[in-house]
Amino acid sequence: MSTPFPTGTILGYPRIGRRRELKKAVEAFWAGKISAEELEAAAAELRAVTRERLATLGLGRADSSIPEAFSYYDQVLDAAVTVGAVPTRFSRLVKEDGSLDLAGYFTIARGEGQDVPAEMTKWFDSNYHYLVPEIGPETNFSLASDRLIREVAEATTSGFRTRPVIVGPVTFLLLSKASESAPEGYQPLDRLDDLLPVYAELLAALTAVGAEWVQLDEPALVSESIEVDRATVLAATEKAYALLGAVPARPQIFVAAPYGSLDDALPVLLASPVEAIGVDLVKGSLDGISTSSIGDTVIVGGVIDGHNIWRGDLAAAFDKLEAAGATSVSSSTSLFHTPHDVDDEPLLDPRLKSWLAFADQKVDQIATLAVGLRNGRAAIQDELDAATDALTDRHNAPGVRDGAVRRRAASLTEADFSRGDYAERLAAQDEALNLPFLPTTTIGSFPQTGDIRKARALHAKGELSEREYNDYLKAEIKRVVDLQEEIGIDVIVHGEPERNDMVQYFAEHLDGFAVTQNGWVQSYGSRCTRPSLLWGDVAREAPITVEWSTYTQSLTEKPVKGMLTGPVTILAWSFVRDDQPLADTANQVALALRDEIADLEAAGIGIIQVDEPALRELLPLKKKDQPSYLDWSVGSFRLATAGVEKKTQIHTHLCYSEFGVVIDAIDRLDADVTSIEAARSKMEVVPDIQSSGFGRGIGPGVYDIHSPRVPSVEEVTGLIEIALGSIPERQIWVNPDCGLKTRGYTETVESLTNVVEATLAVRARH
Ligand SMILES: CN1c2c(nc(N)[nH]c2=O)NC[C@@H]1CNc1ccc(C(=O)N[C@@H](CCC(=O)N[C@@H](CCC(=O)N[C@@H](CCC(=O)O)C(=O)O)C(=O)O)C(=O)O)cc1
Ligand SMILES: N[C@@H](CCS)C(=O)O
Ligand SMILES: [Zn+2]
Repeated sequence: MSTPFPTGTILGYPRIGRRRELKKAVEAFWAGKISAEELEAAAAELRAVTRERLATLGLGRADSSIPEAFSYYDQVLDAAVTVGAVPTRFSRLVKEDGSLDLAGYFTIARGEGQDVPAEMTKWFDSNYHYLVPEIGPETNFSLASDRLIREVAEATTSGFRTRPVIVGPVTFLLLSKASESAPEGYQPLDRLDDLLPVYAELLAALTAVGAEWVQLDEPALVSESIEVDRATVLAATEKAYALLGAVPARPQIFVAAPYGSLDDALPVLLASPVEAIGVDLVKGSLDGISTSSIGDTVIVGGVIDGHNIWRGDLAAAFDKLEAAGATSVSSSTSLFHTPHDVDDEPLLDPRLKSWLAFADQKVDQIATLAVGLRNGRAAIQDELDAATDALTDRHNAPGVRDGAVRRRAASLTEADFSRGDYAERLAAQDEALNLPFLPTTTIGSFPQTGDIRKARALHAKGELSEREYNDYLKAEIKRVVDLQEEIGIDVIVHGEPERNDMVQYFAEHLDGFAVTQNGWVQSYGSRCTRPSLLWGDVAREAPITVEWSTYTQSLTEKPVKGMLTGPVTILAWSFVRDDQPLADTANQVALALRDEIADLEAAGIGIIQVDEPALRELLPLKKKDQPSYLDWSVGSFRLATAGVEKKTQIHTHLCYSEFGVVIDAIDRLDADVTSIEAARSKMEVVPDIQSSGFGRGIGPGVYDIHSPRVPSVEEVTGLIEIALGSIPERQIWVNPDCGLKTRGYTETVESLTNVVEATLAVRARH
């Protein structure tokens, strides 16, 4: 008899470790400080601790409720190496049996020497970035890694029966891009027939080591942003699950579809042999699906938000499960978007803590709802009531609603969102700034060295006084200014050494936010952030950046660019209150930034950059939701920036490669200068920007900052010439793709020197 699907489960759990053990071990391996065996041992220890923790929190040891979802770097890269999809430029790393060792795996992720690493891109509407697989006619699919199989066996040995998790075949191909050698119009999804036998072989192997259920993640099925037509996606889904369903001696299949509604993909899955389907009932719904069409398939209701940290309305979550006829409960997405444990935050206000649920508290909530599903609502009534009481307390707490903030937001008029005629602004700025043709600048941050982070850590521990820390930062800023002067950059930045993170820093200085000590969340690879908690009405008590910018301006005759993070990005990279529309919260943040911008302007800073790298990230996955998002997000940027005089130049910065849907919105931001990521795509985006009628300043990045590779003068010259080929020359700025915080000084100095040399050469020719 087949084993039933567990009543309560999660789609995944943070894998970086409560104290970022994995990050530290992986980075130590990269630095040659530990061996591959030591890294394997650290990872095995982390997996063991995670399984024990989840069992303690209420998931079953032997009922397949604990997901086996570890990754050293990225789950999409893991799927690629499992099916043997290694780009040919890395073929030398592949061993005779098709597998890779750990060093080879990381080389694909991070590149080596002149080898370009795999491209990174945003994972659905989250702040996680995955590595894009490259598929072409040359890709030979085979079961090339037994890592997942070994991890399931490892769990079995220690007394667990876990549920292996892997990206499903349809999502894997939909997230892949055609390799360089693929012909024009090549679609990775065309290779489905070749890929499925490998998944089939994997399923059989998982059964052999004791897996009774397998989780295949198919989030691409909820997204309308996938560039393959829907009928093709649905046909591929039908074919994939018919074939996998027919594998003899396979585990039962659980298809998880986080981040939205499955819509027309749900009937396809229901008609397939798949035994369980995970539906996201936080972002999506089961609207239009009749109970009779569900039949024997287990509906796993994702009612606990895996993408946010609020304790939320547990009674409403239970209602949703009942309405959906769900027999199992889960998180809506993997919990790897949330930090580990609220109880690991001794400095957070206890009242705020009582409103929160990080990963561990969410597992506990799921265990509670599972009891409710098994034994009826009355069995969990106390827990439901406690969550309702916490919500009421949160609603009435001081700071959640601030009269002055609300009155200011309510009195806004059209004029507050508009800067007036661009031609007049341009003339005023040309006169005030007197910049050369093709002005050079950087995006803001300079390398965040170990020494800077150490100084900040010492300051936080009280071992470096406020004054010593400030003096240290000032010396750092002076070094960065002198360096830019030496290299010959036209618009100077201060390098952002005082910022632990471009969002957290502002959160630490604004009312309405709290920050965590240990709330790390994986952003990509070994890199993590601590998203701030935006819990109340937002206001600025005092200037935040003005002293740093005026100090910087005192060191140079050249214009200094003030540097702020925009409202949408502050929201995107924080955990935001869920009790009012995001648009309202965005305007509160915008007003706080508007005050900061007014103070910078009054202090003589003539150029102010407001970064919005996350504008694309918050774009809803469903097309019908996109226009209203773009309206409020653009509106909040304009509200933040529209208070300045015509002669003050507003810059913005965006760093992602898919501009398509947001090109119009970028224009509507009405920034005087916009720097964008463009080098990795060799300026592909430039003609699109131009044909959209974009008439203001534009700085298409001339080198990729994601790797230490130094661009040559010729390469940069070539990219500037490409830009000059489609954009009127007075509009063009020269800058890197993004900030330099993750880079080292050696490559930074060489790269910027080449950028300036290339610019001078092009200036001389024109
Ligand atoms: C641009 N990106 C960002 C995103 N989200 C953000 N919130 N911020 C971003 O910049 N999303 C999209 C992209 C993702 N990219 C990145 C790029 C780089 C990082 C990164 O480098 N993260 C760091 C941590 C940064 C940080 O918060 N630093 C703090 C704390 C440093 C620390 O670990 N201190 C040690 C002690 C230090 C010592 O003694 O040496 C400790 O606490 O143990 C700081 O500088 O103060 C990372 O290391 O992962 C993230 C996303
Ligand atoms: N000003 C920031 C933007 C990063 S997207 C930086 O330079 O790091
Ligand atoms: Zn950037």
